[in-house]
Amino acid sequence: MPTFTSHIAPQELARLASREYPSAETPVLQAAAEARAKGYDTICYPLTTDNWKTRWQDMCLLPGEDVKDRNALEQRAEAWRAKPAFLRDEITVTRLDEAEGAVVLISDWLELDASDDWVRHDAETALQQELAYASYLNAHTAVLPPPRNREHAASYARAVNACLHAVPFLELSVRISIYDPSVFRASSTPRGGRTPEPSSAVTVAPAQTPISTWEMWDLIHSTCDYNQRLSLTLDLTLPLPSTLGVLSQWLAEPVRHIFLPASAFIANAKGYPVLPKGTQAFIRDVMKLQPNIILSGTSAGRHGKGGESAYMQYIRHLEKTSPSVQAAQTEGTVEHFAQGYQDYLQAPLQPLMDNLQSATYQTFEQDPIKYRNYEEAIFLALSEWPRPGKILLCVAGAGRGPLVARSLAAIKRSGKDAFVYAVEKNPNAFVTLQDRKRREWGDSVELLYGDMRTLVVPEKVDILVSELLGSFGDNELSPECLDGAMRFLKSDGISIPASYTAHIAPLSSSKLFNESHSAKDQRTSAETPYVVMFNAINILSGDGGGVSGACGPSIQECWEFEHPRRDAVLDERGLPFTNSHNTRSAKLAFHIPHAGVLHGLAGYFEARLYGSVGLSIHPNTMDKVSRDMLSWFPLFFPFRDPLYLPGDSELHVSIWRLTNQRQVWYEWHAEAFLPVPRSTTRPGATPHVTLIKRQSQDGTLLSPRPRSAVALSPLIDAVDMPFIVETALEGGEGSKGVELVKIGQTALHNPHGRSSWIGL
Ligand SMILES: C[S@@+](CC[C@H](N)C(=O)[O-])C[C@H]1O[C@@H](n2cnc3c(N)ncnc32)[C@H](O)[C@@H]1O
Repeated sequence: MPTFTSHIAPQELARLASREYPSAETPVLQAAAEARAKGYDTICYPLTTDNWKTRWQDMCLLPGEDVKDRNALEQRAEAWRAKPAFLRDEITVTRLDEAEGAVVLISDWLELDASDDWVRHDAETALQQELAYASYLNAHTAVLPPPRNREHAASYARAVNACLHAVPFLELSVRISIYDPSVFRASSTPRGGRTPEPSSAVTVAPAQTPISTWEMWDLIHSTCDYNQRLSLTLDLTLPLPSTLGVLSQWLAEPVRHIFLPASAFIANAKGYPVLPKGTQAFIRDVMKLQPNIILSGTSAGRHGKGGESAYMQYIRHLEKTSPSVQAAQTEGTVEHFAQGYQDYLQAPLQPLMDNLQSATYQTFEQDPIKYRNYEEAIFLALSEWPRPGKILLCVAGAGRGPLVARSLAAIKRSGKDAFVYAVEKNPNAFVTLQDRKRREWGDSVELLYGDMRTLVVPEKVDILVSELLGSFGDNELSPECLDGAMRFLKSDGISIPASYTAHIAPLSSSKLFNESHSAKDQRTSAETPYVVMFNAINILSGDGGGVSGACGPSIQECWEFEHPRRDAVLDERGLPFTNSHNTRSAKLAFHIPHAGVLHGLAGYFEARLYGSVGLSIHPNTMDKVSRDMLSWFPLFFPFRDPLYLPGDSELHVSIWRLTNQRQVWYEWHAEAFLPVPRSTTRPGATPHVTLIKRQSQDGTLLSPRPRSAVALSPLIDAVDMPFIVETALEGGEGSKGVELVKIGQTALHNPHGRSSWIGL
């Protein structure tokens, strides 16, 4: 739910100030009471009055030659610089209760990015003075004047960083327009001339794209080292362009407030205030960040119908029709299930090394889709079973038994003669299994206690059912466990799942970056993959494109595991000699259409259970394959340091699944390149990017790895396409005339192998 704040403009404060009040009242308290009566949560008001502006300008922007006593003014300014302080009538509030819960606006005429050194210097001194006063009154949030001059944005950022360290507790929120064509206005008033009002643009710079203001924000945010007390107030005074790809960048930022003046609204056919299409769409999207909406000028009666309350009602309507809010409010959706867990980092489960708690199993078991799809896959496998006679099934890693129950249901539906073995190594869950056998399953099931890799199973089975999958498919060691279980699968037996694939995409999220750096041991906390329900993130890659011609889709496949494995070399016990066959690697090229900051990789999986029945948390296929499945949130591979990626750049990601016989772990790394016309760079700068041609073997299974970028989902292929076509490129057509110049890289992550234990 967004909160609402009423902006009390200076004129309104002046009007209220001209009234007589009983001693316990003040204009600001009066404004707050009126706002609450109208349904607002709080108010926002300027901290200073025009008297302050006049004194500051007289002291600090020394007027021209005609100034009478220049020396006296210089001395006053120096006295102020030595001991910055307000006079009573230069500020709007004096009491703690006036600032309680309110958002205060710092003087918006302060130019922290002025071209003139002295103006910048004095603006920073004034800013520190205002923030110190806001902090004295215990204000929670101060909105900073907007950056206006790209050329001196670094000075603005430095000043803000200094304030964050000088003033404790206060949240500083940078007010910035998403779209402001005047942002490059020169602000070049030299010392000795008066700086123009921010609203009176002097010079308009060459055409700019809306991304420019995001770049200024990013500069400020990164200069302040992603300080958690630095947030954004997005100013939507100007209507937004409808290029949503660009606007999505803001959704990965700490947007706490949206400034929406009545002038941003237009009247609909009936005369009620509504927002233009682009702004509407953005407000719907940004609702997932639950921002505070600052409404301004709504009492002026600008729009014919609806009165003052119509603005708030309209925003509430946009909230209700926001896809993310609707999903969160609909029972049965992942978004509803995951409430409170958005952007929360969790360590992945290690069900092989650890014995899971009953409550953890219970959470899995709430998933209606996973078990439905498993039952369907088992039913199909039984129905299509080619041989007569009893069919033997084994549920390997049975937990508290939900897949055993689904196997029995599938057997009943298929009308086949079948028997189920259930294997489990968790001694506690094994008690629950015994209880269920006694009460529900009887002789149709035999329970076997132990590790599937070493356990003696009385006979070989036809169908091996397991669910040992993690958010990245193989990250809970399903390949290693199933290798061991192959000993008791007949040579023509089948595994459910038949295969699974791991997928990644580059992502930006200042929230996740902060979260992964907030742990005590920062070096290692940014080295570990986490399970996360993504919310405030932006996937940086676009589908295809890229000047070099080597880029794949926005989310790309890393590798696949198939079961049973036909290629593993086994010893006399039927076990692989080493775990080397379970190592994997991928080198993937992503096109980055718009500038952004890389903070990590999003990891997803798809699994083919049997035929075209599967499981998927891949954003492009999940709705088709297993909509509303709750069991897996995506994986997040963090990068220790953010990497800025310019628009139209390429990101080459390398990721490895490694093993040393006792452990399995991932390492990851990325390099950024910018395509430039070939003639302008030194010869031979193009990195060697090879996409290996890949074909479908039977229309559903994919070819063995390793390989590079893969375009399509095996599950969707199985439904939609007879085979997969992929172009092989090596300095091919697409790369003619350009070369990729390297512009940055990340460290190699997790080289010390923070890992899952195989533990045999
Ligand atoms: C993710 S849980 C799934 C449990 C259950 N099949 C379900 O779907 O709710 C995986 C289960 O496999 C068990 N498991 C993992 N590795 C195993 C192994 N090597 N041998 C036997 N059981 C194993 C774990 O103890 C756990 O109960």
